[in-house]
Amino acid sequence: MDIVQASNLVKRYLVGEQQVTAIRNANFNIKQGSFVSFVGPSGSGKSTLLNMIGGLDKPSDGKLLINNTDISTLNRKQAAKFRGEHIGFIFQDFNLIPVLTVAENIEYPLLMVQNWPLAKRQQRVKTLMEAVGIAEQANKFPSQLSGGQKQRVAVARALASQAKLVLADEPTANLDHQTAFRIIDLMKQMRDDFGTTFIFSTHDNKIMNAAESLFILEDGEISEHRQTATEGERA
Ligand SMILES: Nc1ncnc2c1ncn2[C@@H]1O[C@H](COP(=O)(O)OP(=O)(O)OP(=O)(O)O)[C@@H](O)[C@H]1O
Repeated sequence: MDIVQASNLVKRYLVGEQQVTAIRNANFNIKQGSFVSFVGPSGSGKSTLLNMIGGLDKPSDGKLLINNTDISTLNRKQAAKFRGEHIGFIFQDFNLIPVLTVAENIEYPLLMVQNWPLAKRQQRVKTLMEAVGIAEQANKFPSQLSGGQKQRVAVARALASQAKLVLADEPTANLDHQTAFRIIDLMKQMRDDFGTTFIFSTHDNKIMNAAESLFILEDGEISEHRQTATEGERA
């Protein structure tokens, strides 16, 4: 099943009196459970695509179905509910809440959107902290963590509400290479364990090859859809 279906997708922005076309006529489908990357230079449209897929920004034209829902038809409140139920976000600067502990940061989306009972929340937070290897830091605050540890918390938080789809905009941009690969491997492990679809963006050639398939963006257009080597072929 395709979790993302985009046809003739267009995004234009008005900057003063000038129109900027950030995405021109993009067509692509992404299968449930896949591990894909949008790749391209700065300004090629990666964030714009991820924001539309995440229901943070509306297409100017074309059609975008997420989990068979046409998200351009949702109003703000419906879009927020849809995001809370279906989509997790990971950002390059981690976006953790500084006054909350690691455990509380992971629990936060469950409190805000899902309203789960306490025992169920605590069990879910514990499972996720163990899955991403951060259980020993449960009571620390973000300022007491390394970049890699912060991004582990962000991965756990994105998975908290059992989102079907996790979007990560340059999740490794603020990490050294070794840590970056560990985070990508962790995301892939989470995909294997939970069946979550991951879409991440990067302009880093080394990181992009960790994806199973790549959409190459050039000046707002998808110029190529490339399958990367499987783990076996690369070894
Ligand atoms: N809110 C906005 N208002 C006006 N123009 C925008 C807006 N967001 C993006 N753009 C323009 O759309 C184009 C694509 O930008 P986008 O941020 O999607 O690229 P990107 O590939 O994510 O770049 P980067 O790697 O630098 O984050 C650029 O020309 C950008 O200036």
